[in-house]
Amino acid sequence: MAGLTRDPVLGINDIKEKEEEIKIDKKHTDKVVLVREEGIQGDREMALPAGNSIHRSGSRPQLDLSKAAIQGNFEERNPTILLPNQSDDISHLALDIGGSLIKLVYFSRHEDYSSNDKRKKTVKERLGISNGNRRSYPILGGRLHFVKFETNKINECLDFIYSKQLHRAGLDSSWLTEAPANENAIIKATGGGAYKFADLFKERLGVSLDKEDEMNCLVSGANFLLKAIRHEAFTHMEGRKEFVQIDQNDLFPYLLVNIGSGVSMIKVDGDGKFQRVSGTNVGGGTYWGLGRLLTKCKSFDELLELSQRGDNRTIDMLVGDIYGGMDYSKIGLSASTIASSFGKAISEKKELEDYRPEDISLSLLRMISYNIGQISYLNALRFGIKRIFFGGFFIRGHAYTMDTISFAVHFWSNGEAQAMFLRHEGFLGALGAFMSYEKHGLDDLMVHHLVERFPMGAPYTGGKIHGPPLGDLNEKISWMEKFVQKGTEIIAPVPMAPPGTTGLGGFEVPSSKGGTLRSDASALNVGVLHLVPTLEVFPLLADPKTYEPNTIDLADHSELEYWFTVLSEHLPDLVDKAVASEGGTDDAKRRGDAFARAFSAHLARLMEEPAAYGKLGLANLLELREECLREFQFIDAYRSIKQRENEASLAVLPDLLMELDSMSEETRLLTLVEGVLAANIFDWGSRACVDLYHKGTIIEIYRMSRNKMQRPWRVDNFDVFKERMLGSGDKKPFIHRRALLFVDNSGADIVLGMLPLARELLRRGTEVVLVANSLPALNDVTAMELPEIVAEAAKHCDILRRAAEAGGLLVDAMVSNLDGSLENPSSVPLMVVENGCGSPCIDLRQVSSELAAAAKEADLIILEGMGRALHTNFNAQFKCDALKLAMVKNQRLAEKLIKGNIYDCVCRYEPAS
Ligand SMILES: Nc1ncnc2c1ncn2[C@@H]1O[C@H](COP(=O)(O)OP(=O)(O)O)[C@@H](O)[C@H]1O
Ligand SMILES: CC(C)(COP(=O)(O)O)[C@@H](O)C(=O)NCCC(=O)O
Ligand SMILES: [Mn+2]
Repeated sequence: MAGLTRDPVLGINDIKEKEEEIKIDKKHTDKVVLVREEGIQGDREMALPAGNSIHRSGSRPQLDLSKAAIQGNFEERNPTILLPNQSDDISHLALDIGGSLIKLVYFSRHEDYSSNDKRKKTVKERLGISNGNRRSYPILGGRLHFVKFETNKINECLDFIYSKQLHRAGLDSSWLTEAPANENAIIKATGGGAYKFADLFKERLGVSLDKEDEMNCLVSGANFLLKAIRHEAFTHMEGRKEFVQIDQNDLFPYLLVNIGSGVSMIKVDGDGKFQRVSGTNVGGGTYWGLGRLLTKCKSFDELLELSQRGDNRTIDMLVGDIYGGMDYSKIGLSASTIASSFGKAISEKKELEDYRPEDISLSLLRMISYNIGQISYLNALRFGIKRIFFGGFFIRGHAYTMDTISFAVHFWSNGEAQAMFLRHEGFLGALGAFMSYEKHGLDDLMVHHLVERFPMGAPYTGGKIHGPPLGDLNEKISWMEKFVQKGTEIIAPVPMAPPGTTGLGGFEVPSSKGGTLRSDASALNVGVLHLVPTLEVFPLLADPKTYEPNTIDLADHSELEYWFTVLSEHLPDLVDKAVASEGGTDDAKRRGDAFARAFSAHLARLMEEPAAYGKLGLANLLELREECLREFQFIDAYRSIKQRENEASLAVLPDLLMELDSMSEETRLLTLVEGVLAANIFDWGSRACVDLYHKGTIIEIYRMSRNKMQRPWRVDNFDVFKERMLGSGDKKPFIHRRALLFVDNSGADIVLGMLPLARELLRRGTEVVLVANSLPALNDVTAMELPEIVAEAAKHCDILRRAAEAGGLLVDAMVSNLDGSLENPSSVPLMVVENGCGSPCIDLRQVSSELAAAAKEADLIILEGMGRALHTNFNAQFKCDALKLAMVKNQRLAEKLIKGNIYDCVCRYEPAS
């Protein structure tokens, strides 16, 4: 620490600027190596730069390959591992070729980035993570994409398959390259078109279609979705969408009503146990076919859009029309009830041209939806079934259609039966066909293995707006520039539509049906499903079933508006940082612009329909922002800021440690907790804090923050924590076996806050595991960055050095102590594990396997920061002792959560529950 005088770090008033004048906001020009992300449709990825072991798949990282199957002896020390992505017999495409639409489900694999990361290897050894599961074949790691085309535009579909080389499925990873077409390639297909177009597929793509039973596929697709996707099913009544948590153990029986061109009603009793109990020929094809004839519409969407401006009373015969404006109350029919769909057309001397196409479309839509709702109910009644799931593309995520069906089911069953809809409504058959491939292992996937992402432009649907498939980022950016306006006025792929596209439902006249219909792509509301078999549920959650990560409920509209404004306002600054992190080149600026368009488009879309991407919490929004940055290849927007802050903080760490060491144990514990809270002020995601950073150096702000620390904090359980740690009276001090420290920000936060606390625990004989992000998010420290920070800190501290050595963090272990004596290896270890996230928040239902393994021995967890301890997990209950530490850096959150003010602190201690 050349040039440093021994000034205390804590509570100093006369600050000497020993550490260079490092202003935090200094611009920088560091170049970061780019990692190619998934293009809009592009699945190809470039290899990571050497030494970077974390797979950046544009999603949660493919953390490691630990679920690869071991070939041969499980007990062997270095067994041969069959990598999930190396199987040759994995197929990638399945089709459902229906009367109206072709549905594709295809799978793209992750490249194999086997880990050479020493930290990972050591941590695995230390934590005893085995390298295999006992399956005969591995679960796939990769992504599932959902795409549809109109059947009468089958050539577009064939072009799409060809352009993405999906017909070469079944080959090894060379399927992305120019490998010769596989003459024997077989693609699973269901739906009538699997027969009708078999020759065409053979001729054009050289592939054979392997036909799968349609009902079988529908059922296995539905069962998979209902079991594996958390927010798949929802109710839709009077414009309100509500996700339903399906209990896997209480799923059957249910009635599956698939409304495609025609309608199938299937009683489902289990996996592969079903019976087609009914159906009707009056379905989606009827609406579209009859509607086209009667209105001259050119597309299904146009027809549906017309219905939104329609008034069916001009064409339907109502009870009131028959009863002279009166209700027929004796049998429960109001005057506005439809007595006879299209009934008015018989009594008047009008021709087709005399009716508004809008009214015809609405009348037809209601006729068909009610009819299906009613027949469904009757079949549910027949078999005593309470739950009816509706699928098929007739529904098209259309609020009014869903309301109408729900109303019919509710009305006829007197509220006994419930209509539910599926987000992947039209893809059941295609997904089922995909499932019918052997050895994909997909049916073994669980909710926690799946992460859904919404990259811009996904899914590809063909057609006018979207153009040809976008192969690379450049094409994607051009497309964004062309179609997605900046700001909130977005025309594609998430066009704005006035809210309230639904009406009263039921037999009443809809009050408001809105204007424009959302474009096809966005209305699908399905993203890309990332299959990450290595994710696990955090084992220390007291009750994973009731665990809800989000603290802030964005179903509250004012809350939603507030956070949307915060994120929108933060956007220009974030773009500046992101562009600077990539050297400020023209390319970076262009990507920055595209990112801003994309993220604004997401915000606008969600503002209008918060549940569009599934249940929405603040954590999802913050994660979406990070994902969106990665989509435009901004790998680490705060990279140089983090470096600067780390350096400045490391420079004063020795002084801080000396001061701490001169304190009594009790004072030290308090000072350490206080230090964590004070240093948590370094948060580049908080507008208030960023404003503050312009006012001083890191150390000045740190000292100011420390000086302001005053107990009691707004939430202050420190005394209970202290008693647990140090004992009191006849209570003995409790020495935890292993502590998991969920760390937050880089710089002072980790170096002057969490590391000294870790050191204290180590000193007491508690093993410490630092749990950090797998991918960058804001200025959060990542697991990959931590070993270097620890190594720097360890240069000045014996406790940290020995513990880091014991934990395998110091790769080139020092041979002697600071004082020159021989190494004393008897320290408890300090380890680092990645958490499986690339977000400022953490959903503990989906964490890395190494974190899950580390948790098994842990009896204390410390969650730090607003994202991890307040926005998420504030109310989480754990099986072990838990300490939640954060400074609240947002006024509204402070008021709402702790009835306090900005910069108030939370020290919430909860003993094992
Ligand atoms: N873009 C579209 N083009 C044609 N039909 C559509 C479109 N979007 C939704 N639909 C509706 O979806 C129905 C087809 O649903 P789907 O589940 O794909 O059945 P199928 O397998 O019989 O084609 C059509 O009959 C129509 O009512
Ligand atoms: C993104 C964050 C959760 C990160 O906070 P941290 O976890 O680092 O304490 C936080 O900065 C935040 O909620 N920011 C948005 C609100 C604001 O600008 O005040
Ligand atoms: Mn943070």
